[in-house]
Amino acid sequence: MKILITGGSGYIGSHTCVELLNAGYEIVVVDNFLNSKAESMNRVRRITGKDFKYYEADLLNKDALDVIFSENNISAVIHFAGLKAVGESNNFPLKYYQNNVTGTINLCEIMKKYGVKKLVFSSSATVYGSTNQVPIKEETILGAENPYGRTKLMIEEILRDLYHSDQSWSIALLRYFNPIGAHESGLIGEDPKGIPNNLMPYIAQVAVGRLSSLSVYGNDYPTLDGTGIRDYIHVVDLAIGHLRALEKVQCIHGINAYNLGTGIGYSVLEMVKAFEKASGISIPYVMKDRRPGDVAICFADVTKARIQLGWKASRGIEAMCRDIWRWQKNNPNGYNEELEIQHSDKQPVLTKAADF
Ligand SMILES: O=c1ccn([C@@H]2O[C@H](COP(=O)(O)OP(=O)(O)O[C@H]3O[C@H](CO)[C@@H](O)[C@H](O)[C@H]3O)[C@@H](O)[C@H]2O)c(=O)[nH]1
Repeated sequence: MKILITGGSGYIGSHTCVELLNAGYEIVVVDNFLNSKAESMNRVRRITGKDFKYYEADLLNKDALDVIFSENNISAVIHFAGLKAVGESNNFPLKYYQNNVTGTINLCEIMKKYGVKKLVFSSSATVYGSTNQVPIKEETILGAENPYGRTKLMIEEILRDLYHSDQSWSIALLRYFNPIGAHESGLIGEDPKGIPNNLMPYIAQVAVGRLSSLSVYGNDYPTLDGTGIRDYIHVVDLAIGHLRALEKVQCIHGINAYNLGTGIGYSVLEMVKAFEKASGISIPYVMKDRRPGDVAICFADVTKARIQLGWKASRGIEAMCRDIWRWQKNNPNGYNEELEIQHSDKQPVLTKAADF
């Protein structure tokens, strides 16, 4: 019996593949490699010493999904595949609804056809919108504020309807807070396309010389140092959360949402300092206006995941920053070998992924 991982070549997907293989699961990956590189699959093999099959296919292609299910004895699915850039989703809403929502409906239809009714879905804290009640509990009223967030919310609702129509489904909705970090091997990590939107990949690219300085969006929030507070979670802890959720859906029917975070918030400037300490590199930054749509403070109440999944994040910000830096230093241009130097005043540390 195999676990199908959609979007398994991406940032969180690839780390989850490692944890599943290390735990003895057999896996099959499907990915369209739109936002990821097949090289991550080679790296997963290298880290684990285990082989697995992957398919290059899109969830919009139902026939391809049918082939994957017919060729593999799949018992459960972890569903990561989807578009995830908030800004892009404002410009291309139809693309987001089609990819994320239709892709998920196709997947569920094929799962139903093959009698596979165990699903772990990659949701996001974005479904809480701009709530200012922290820590955020799963029961908080939901309301996403951009097309990307609404796709996650719609999918959660579609899956709830699916469960209510057939209570033999088992579904876990995992609401991620701010995943950062990388596998401690330095072989896999986050490899954003273009200029990063998120804080930590941006900082890492400043450190490696690809970007010149960080813009800190807002220093007038009602926080200790005026900068925004988020719940950063190490991607390996997050990946392990998927294993616990998979165990849960394998033993009970139902649909449940879980926050996956640490329950601790850090400000932008605290993250800059922690990264500087871990890397020994100073990060130049400039204060800018608030970024539209950002909330001041966001962190999770993680009690439900602790009690019901027996899961708790164990890696702190030192480990998160150390691991991001190891990945970025050894892979200055992510999985690409060619390095685009955007600022000639800094030189990249390496031009190729390092061998370990
Ligand atoms: O160049 C940057 C980027 C970010 N920030 C700040 O850093 C914090 C974290 O920002 P970011 O890393 O972009 O994460 P979020 O805005 O919290 O968004 C993440 O978390 C959301 C809710 O969980 C998800 O919807 C998003 O997809 C995911 O990127 C915020 O205070 C930002 O204002 C900066 O100051 N400069």
